[in-house]
Amino acid sequence: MDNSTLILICIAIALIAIALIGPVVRRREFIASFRSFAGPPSLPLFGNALQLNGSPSDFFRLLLEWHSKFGDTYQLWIGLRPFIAMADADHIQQILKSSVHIDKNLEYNLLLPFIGTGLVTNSGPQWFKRRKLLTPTFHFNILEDFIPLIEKQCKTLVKVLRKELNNVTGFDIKPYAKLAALDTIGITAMGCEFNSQENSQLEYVKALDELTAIMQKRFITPWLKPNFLFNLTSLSKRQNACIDVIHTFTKKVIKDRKDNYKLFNNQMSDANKNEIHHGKKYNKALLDLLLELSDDGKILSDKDIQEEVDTFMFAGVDTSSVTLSWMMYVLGKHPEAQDRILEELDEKIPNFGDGKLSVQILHSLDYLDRTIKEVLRLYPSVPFIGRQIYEPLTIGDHTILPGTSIFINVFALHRNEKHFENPEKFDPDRFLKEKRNDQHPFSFIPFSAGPRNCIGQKFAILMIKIAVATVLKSYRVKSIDPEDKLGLVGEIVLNAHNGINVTLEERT
Ligand code: HEM
Repeated sequence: MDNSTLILICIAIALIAIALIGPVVRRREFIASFRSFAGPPSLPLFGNALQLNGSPSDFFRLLLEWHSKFGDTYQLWIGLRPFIAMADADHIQQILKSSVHIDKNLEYNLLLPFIGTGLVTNSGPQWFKRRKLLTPTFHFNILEDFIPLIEKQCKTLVKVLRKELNNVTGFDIKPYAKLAALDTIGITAMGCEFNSQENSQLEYVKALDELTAIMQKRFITPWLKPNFLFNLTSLSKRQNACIDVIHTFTKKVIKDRKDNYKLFNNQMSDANKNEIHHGKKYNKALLDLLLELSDDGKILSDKDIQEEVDTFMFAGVDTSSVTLSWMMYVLGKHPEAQDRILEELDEKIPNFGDGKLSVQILHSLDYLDRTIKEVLRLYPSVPFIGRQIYEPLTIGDHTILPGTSIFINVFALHRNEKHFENPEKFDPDRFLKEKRNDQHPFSFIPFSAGPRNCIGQKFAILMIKIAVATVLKSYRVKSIDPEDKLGLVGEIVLNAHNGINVTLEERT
């Protein structure tokens, strides 16, 4: 071997060594910085996955226990993926307020086959543009028109609940709340009357129900998360079949709505546009507003619109329905709060139910408002919020490096003694205006906070107010189980494995 060959071989070996050493050094730096946070002991390759592999309720409990043991901010590994769990308002503020750390973590990729790049899953400049475009669609003036539609669905809820009046052992309120939310968001977002509360056989409704159940299961089952494993299961085939039904339906609704809306616009003079159409008021759905914004496909394509409509259904139905269910659970434990809500209704809206509700009048229901907040504090419908870190971030003495997933434990934050005195106690007066000023602005985040907060929050609060008031006017609610018997599960929404069981009594 001559000298030049030897030199070439040495250079090649040096380059390979440098190429290998770089990532190893970086990985060591990453692990050293990551381990500066306390956390449960973990195994190579598995991390903490085996400890978390119990039942979904055990998983939820263990994450909370680790907060008590390792502090408000701790580290854990799920397989090779590093997570920082957070329940401290200062640290959470640094994430949620930032305009840099706005990207969702990899768990949200599970939603992509269903909602594509709708607002929940979108990222970067495209998300920013879309968010700016869509924000006005949730303006109060638009929500005002939704009120009669919401009232109608709430009256149906009262009607279908009637059959449970003699059920003295109790029944799970969640399925009822789910269909009520589905019908309400169906009519307001898509302009579709599903009537699922009275006839739950519609293919779309069944597909949406099954799909959300599959996604919830995948969310809490670590081995179902990688696509290559999930695709081997029968769940994957079911998921594809459900998505097919949902997308076919949404596409058809968009097409019909587009045709109808064009026809309507051509037929009506400007002055009459919001008035009578074939004997009925043409209620604009969120979909119509998206069609208006689309400028015939120049700004939003049909696919963009479909993704956003699917996103509204995904983001709105389960969240609103579990919120209503948790409201009933908590009120069922606190008859005095039910009485106070009714007194407030009698005082502020003596003719409740006569079709004269308005955003302003609903806004004046202070006690109901505080009760909703307190229920969302105790049982946040979205118990976890995730972010992926792509830029280094300094938190106290620690640096969080790119590649880390942030896991905001909203449930633990809302019950953190540092932020709420006597946190397990139900006390709507914590949210009195004069007390709110003493609270940390990021200690109560049921709708998240900062630039990626919930775009539908005003709409959701409106729906919950009308639903709770309508149900309480007819029925007295009692809940059956203490919290430790519920089997709390942190799926995409906060669920109760054993049901949210209540009884109803007619109010005389
Ligand atoms: C009580 C009911 C609701 C709760 C508790 C809730 C909660 C949340 C939370 C916590 C987020 C942030 C999620 C994250 O960053 O991972 C979010 C985002 C979102 N929500 Fe809601 N939500 C509710 C109802 C609704 C409704 C009714 C709609 C629409 C019809 C809606 C549409 C959205 C959308 C589109 C986003 C994504 C916003 C963005 O990233 O720009 N939500 N919601």
